[in-house]
Amino acid sequence: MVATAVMGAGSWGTAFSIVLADAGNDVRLWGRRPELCEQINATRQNGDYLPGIELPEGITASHDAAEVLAGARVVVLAVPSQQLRPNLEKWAPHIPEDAVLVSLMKGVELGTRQRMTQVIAEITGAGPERLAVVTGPNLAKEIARREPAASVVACADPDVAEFLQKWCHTPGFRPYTNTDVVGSELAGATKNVIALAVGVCDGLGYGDNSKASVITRGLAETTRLGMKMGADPMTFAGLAGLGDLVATCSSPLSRNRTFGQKLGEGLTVQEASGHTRQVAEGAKSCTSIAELAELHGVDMPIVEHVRALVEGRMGPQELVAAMISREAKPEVR
Ligand SMILES: NC(=O)C1=CN([C@@H]2O[C@H](COP(=O)(O)OP(=O)(O)OC[C@H]3O[C@@H](n4cnc5c(N)ncnc54)[C@H](O)[C@@H]3O)[C@@H](O)[C@H]2O)C=CC1
Ligand SMILES: O=C(CO)COP(=O)(O)O
Repeated sequence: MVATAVMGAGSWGTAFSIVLADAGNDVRLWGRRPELCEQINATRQNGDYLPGIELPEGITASHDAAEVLAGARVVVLAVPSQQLRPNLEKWAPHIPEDAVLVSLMKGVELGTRQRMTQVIAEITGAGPERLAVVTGPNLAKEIARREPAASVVACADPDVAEFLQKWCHTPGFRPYTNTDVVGSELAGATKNVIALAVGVCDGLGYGDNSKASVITRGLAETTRLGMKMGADPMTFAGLAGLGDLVATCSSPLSRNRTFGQKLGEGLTVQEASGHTRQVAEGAKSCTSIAELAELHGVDMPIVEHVRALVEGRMGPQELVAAMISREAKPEVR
């Protein structure tokens, strides 16, 4: 049993808490709103994010970050990527100095263009042996229903990765270790942008050929960026890359795919955002990932065009026309 703090009681923080409790850990879940924490403790339900799912007794919710973090051996971070920095700055003084810090987030910070573990390292001073990522085809509702799924636990230190693998392995959740933190994080963040592009295809009424083309070329450009940034290209062929792309791009549960669908149907970004209270990370990370691509001299046409769409510089039809009419080139280079 590992004393674990999960910081963020949204869909994924709550669903992953179920995994952790099922694996036998003592889980303390931090929620931003006291009334939601009270509801979780009193009814064993998170009605705002996972209605109808009964939460195991091993999870206790609290709005008091210091209380949640006290004595934690593992701290899981599960707020929207753009909200990590201001929150972590408040939490950092309460984090035990040897705790392992696990990011569940799939985004790249606007402005700094930092991956989430880079933000965590900068604020907490944690070294690579204390920084980890859990990422893969893990739609929160399906995980919360304990439908079987696999995932990646990435940490530069293989012993820590193995410790975390045991920490979250359950009869329904099968984690694989990886030491490629850069690739695992880039794969998760970029797939949200690619899923948004696939949603645009859905919104325009296109079928499976269009979507398969976007998924495959999306994986190609993600891999190109990853290799320039020091990632292992094989990570992108695994659960964090291809696995998550397949799940997210084909699921009606994906917020990013749905957001793209709304844009494809002709809604503005404001209108599409109004349809959900939940985070669609790709709508923000498209900008930071496009900037990373530019910095590293990597061509990422799908990310670049999604950015143009989200920033209102292009409509969905124009996006498709611009993508298809790009200069023809070999598939592999
Ligand atoms: N939902 C899913 O299926 C999965 C989500 N993720 C990633 O997990 C991260 C969190 O996503 P979800 O839990 O799904 O999002 P969500 O939208 O369901 O919940 C976000 C949580 O963060 C809180 N929050 C929002 N703004 C905040 C702020 N300014 N300060 C503090 N807390 C704030 C909300 O109250 C809520 O508890 C994202 O990076 C997402 O990409 C990763 C895998 C699966
Ligand atoms: O990352 C996810 C599944 O692995 C969830 O995707 P969405 O954020 O698009 O819902």
